[in-house]
Amino acid sequence: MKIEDLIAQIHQKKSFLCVGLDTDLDKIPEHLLKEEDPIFAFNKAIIDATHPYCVAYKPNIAFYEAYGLEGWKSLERTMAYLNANHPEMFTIADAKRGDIGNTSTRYAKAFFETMDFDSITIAPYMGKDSVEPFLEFEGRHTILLALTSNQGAFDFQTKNVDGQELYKEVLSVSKTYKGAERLMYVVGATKASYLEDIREIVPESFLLVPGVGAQGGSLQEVCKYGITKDIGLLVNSSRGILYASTGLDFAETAAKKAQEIQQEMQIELSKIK
Ligand SMILES: O=C(O)c1cc(=O)[nH]c(=O)n1[C@@H]1O[C@H](COP(=O)(O)O)[C@@H](O)[C@H]1O
Repeated sequence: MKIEDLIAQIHQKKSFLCVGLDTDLDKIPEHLLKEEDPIFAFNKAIIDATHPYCVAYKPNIAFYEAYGLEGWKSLERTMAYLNANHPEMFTIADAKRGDIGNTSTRYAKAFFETMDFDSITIAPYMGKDSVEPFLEFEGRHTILLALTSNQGAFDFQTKNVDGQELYKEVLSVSKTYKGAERLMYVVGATKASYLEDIREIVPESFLLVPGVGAQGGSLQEVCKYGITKDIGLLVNSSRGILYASTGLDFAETAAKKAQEIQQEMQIELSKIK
């Protein structure tokens, strides 16, 4: 998908919400466990209910891999359903991959070609030749971990390297990679105040911002420091939407939660000059 199409969809829906499909059999409503594919049944109901309020879906691959072959089948069904019924949705494989070039190419094929995702999350630790194979794919996007939402982000990402913090080094060095126009970055919502500095280095890049909802990040703070004239943000919530109710009304309640966030986003969008 082209970035312009994502921006157009954001304007149309007045939303830059990404719904994280972190589907956990221990948390989904009990009545769905009788279904042949409970994970897909849950995802389909969530997608059917929330799609008017969001522009992206982000299945976290761990939640599918955890169930072996059956989990992969659920992921494939979810992607087939999304691409057939909601081709306008920006899809993110939250896989956090990255390896030597030869192996990265295989990961890229798996997620961009076989699974037909628009984008994938990548760990930058192995450097240029581990990231560039993903950037070769036209119309696909590579989302590099810059400053993550968890406490462990302070172990390495904020340490000084060559006179600047490592996450800033990731941002500035990756901008020189071949195909860098297809890069986006992950910045945790719990680190909103850092966005001011981040925008100095990547003023226009789209940022995937997880960590509102269950992890306590603030949408308003994220927008205050991170929003651009072309929005430049995809804000993710997973558990806060998916498990807002675990009863028969789970999908309806998820839609209400997604709509609440969309309405807050609409206010933020109206402030862009
Ligand atoms: O890459 C991610 O999406 C990600 C990066 C990060 O720094 N923090 C983070 O929480 N995530 C993912 O975003 C989702 C957050 O889920 P909730 O906390 O339930 O909204 C999970 O799938 C995480 O794996």
